[in-house]
Amino acid sequence: MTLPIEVRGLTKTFGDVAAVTDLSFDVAPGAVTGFLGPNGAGKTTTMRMMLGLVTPTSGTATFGGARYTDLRRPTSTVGAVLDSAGFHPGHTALDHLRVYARMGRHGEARVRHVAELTGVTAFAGRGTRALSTGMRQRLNLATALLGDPRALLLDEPGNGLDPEGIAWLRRFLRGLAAEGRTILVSSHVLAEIEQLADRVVVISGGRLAATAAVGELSGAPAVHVRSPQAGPLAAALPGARVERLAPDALRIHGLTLPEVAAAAAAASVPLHGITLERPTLEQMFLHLTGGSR
Ligand SMILES: Nc1ncnc2c1ncn2[C@@H]1O[C@H](COP(=O)(O)OP(=O)(O)OP(=O)(O)O)[C@@H](O)[C@H]1O
Repeated sequence: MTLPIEVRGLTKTFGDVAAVTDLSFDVAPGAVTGFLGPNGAGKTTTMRMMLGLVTPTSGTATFGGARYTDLRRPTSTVGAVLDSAGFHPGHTALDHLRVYARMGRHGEARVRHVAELTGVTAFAGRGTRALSTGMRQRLNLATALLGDPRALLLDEPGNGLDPEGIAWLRRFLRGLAAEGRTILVSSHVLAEIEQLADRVVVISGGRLAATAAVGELSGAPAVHVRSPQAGPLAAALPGARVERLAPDALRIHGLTLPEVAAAAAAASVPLHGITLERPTLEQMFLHLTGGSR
């Protein structure tokens, strides 16, 4: 059975800090949903509220209609990784898994299985102090999977992973989603979410900024041009939005690179450089929110 997640009006204030304000979104089964926002946007607080670790000031989060704290077998329903600080220094990776398995009443066969699935087997006997960031992330994932949960909440699982690690995580999470699981993955890195997720929930300042398919995220890239005749070039680009970055540098929105190159050639303007520029997280926010923030 699939397990949709519904977040409705979640709000948390710590004293006079509004960490999360009236946040509502859905996480659908069978897909990887990214939860994207800059540092301090409220991602961790939201996930902690979803798991009943922080009491919301108001609002609810439900898994298949039930709050986490009302689930009969929570670890078999929702697997979560919220931070990677909790490794006992005297434990091996396998010890760590076994401790969590005992708490959730999962047997040794399950420990071996999740260790195999996540690649933890390769370093099962190594002390947790000697694990690389990538190994810790795998061990966290293995721990979250112990109860064979239908939903996964992962806070920054790509943090500190190299490109190969991200590629592995992408395949792994997509495989879990293809089995019908509901997966929410937070990150403050746009490029990471673009790789890992199908859909994305974007928050900023504790509020929902947008929900979108990953393909809709960044908007079209801009064209960055260097030319000793930047002024005449700008004048030769009707319909485009042109930012003058320096006397000899322009950022052009609304045209493709070949269109800019053709316009420069037609106006006999020499180009010293022309590149496509991917939008930054900030520019993406502007794009998604129509410039309203
Ligand atoms: N226990 C707390 N007491 C006071 N303020 C808090 C507490 N927890 C979080 N905050 C504040 O709430 C806001 C949101 O923090 P949160 O950790 O949820 O953001 P985040 O999006 O997860 O950021 P990061 O990517 O840096 O982990 C921040 O301003 C933070 O300082």
